[in-house]
Amino acid sequence: MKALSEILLTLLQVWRPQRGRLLAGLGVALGAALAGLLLMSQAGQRLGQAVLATGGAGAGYLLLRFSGVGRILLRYFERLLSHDAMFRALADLRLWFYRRLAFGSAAGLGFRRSGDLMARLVQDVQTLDGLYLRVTLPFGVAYLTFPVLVWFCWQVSVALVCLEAGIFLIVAAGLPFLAARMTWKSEGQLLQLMGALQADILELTGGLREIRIFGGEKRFNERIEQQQEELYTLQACLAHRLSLIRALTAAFESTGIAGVLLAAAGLMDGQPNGMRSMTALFICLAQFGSIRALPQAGAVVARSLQAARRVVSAAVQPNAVPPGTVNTPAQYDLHFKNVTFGWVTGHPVLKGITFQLPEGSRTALLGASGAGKSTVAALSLKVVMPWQGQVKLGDVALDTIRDESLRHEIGWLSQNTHLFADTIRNNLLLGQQDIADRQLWEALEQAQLAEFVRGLPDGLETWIGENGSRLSGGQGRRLALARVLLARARILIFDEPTSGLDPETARAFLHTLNNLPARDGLTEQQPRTILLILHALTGIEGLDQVLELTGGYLSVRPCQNHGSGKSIPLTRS
Ligand SMILES: Nc1ncnc2c1ncn2[C@@H]1O[C@H](COP(=O)(O)OP(=O)(O)OP(=O)(O)O)[C@@H](O)[C@H]1O
Repeated sequence: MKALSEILLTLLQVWRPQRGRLLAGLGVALGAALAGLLLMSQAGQRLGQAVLATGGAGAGYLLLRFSGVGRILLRYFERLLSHDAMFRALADLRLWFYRRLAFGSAAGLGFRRSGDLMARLVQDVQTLDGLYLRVTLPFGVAYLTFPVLVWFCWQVSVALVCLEAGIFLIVAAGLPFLAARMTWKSEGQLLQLMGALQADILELTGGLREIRIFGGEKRFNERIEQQQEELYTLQACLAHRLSLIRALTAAFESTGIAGVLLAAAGLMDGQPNGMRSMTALFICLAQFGSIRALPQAGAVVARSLQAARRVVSAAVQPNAVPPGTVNTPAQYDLHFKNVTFGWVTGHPVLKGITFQLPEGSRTALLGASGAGKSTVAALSLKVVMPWQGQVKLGDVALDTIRDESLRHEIGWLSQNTHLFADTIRNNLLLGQQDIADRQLWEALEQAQLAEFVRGLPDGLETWIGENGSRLSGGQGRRLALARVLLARARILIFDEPTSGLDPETARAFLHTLNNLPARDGLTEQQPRTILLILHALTGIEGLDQVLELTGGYLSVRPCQNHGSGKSIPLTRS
């Protein structure tokens, strides 16, 4: 578990680009608070003059009007600036979190549920706005204006300074600390429970058909009801604790006001002292009004820090792959040299395997289910790093290559490619803007889907439904293939490309893969290297070599060369 200081430092780093705006928000909030105090001091003086029947100066009234209007305007700008700064900071945090997930270690992700990740991305990130809006701003303003309270009380008596400063410290430091301590554990449990509940509800809706068929509705409902029950119990416990804090706050606030009233009562007979004590009374009223919410902000501190811990711990994986600094080399043979790797400590999936995918070659990787074929793909894509040995592209170690550069070089069609509830065009582009229609059609042509898309009334703008539900299995796969081809990678990895397809569609899809042009038609790049991860060789043509994984070991079988015209060195590991 990460230390709190580390978590806060990470947040500060992510929010660095917004620091100007965040500080401006604090500055304006301070200005608004000072205008409020000025207004109250003027009001106190006017009232004192009225009570003591002394005349008021015209300039004083001007100040009163000026501070009244100024306070309203500054309040408005404070809200505008601080909320704008916070929304921007949260957007930065979401982007950072999303990037970390997208490029992060699959090992870490494999152990997290998507519903829980969504809760972290949406609800926990949102909770963090409290750290600035409900903690930093009110505490910052309270402490920065504390000297004003001391100064006005000082005008009355030292005893009043001691009393009011003491109460200020209790309300603005002691009680918030107590509230944070009292709610720390429960707030953490609450966020965890809400994440788990969200994950279960997502699973329930996603797997409703299976749950119905297997008669699991009752069990699932009971589980969710139990979680809800726990949630309500926790919320009730938190509410009780916060009520206690609220009661204590009210008691101390009343004591503070009673103290200043008593002091004022004793001094009312003398004119200068009467004026000063009346002003101090108004300042104390204003100051206590603005620090009243601080004890509860202690609970916000607990909630925000627990949320920050959940966000940062999911985004920063302990075994994260280094981002790398160099670009991919011109020469792009892919080498595995004595590579050992496993997903769980002490259980290697691959045991010192060695092989090479020469530029432009076509290779099939075979093995029983669970043999580690997709693990080879994960290592080639630098999603995870080997425990031992090395993976190299040309003569450059994969861990030193920049992620972005590597992703341009190696394309991957996974077993369960996700299609987005969007148009064909947007599924192909995935957010990239600088791709011309000509290139989209070229990729669709290669994936043998162009004719189908041309026949659709909306063409590239056709909406394909959630996870491509409006397409057939084969069409969905072809669309995913077109997306991979569009990336113009020089190495393509197809992981079980026909999984989930009926035999005829599978055959047609393999035919497409067999006839994939050896070079990218548009850029005339160097020839493509292809790695096909399969259970059997049926329907595959033009292979240069076949690799087979058994029990974590690899055997390499060169084939009759139909592809690149290069010789394949024989290796065994
Ligand atoms: N992200 C992950 N987290 C934890 N364990 C994993 C992860 N991915 C794979 N494994 C484990 O590693 C082993 C090899 O899995 P892998 O997916 O590489 O096998 P495979 O040969 O591709 O299997 P299949 O043909 O069924 O897809 C399995 O025991 C699997 O449970």
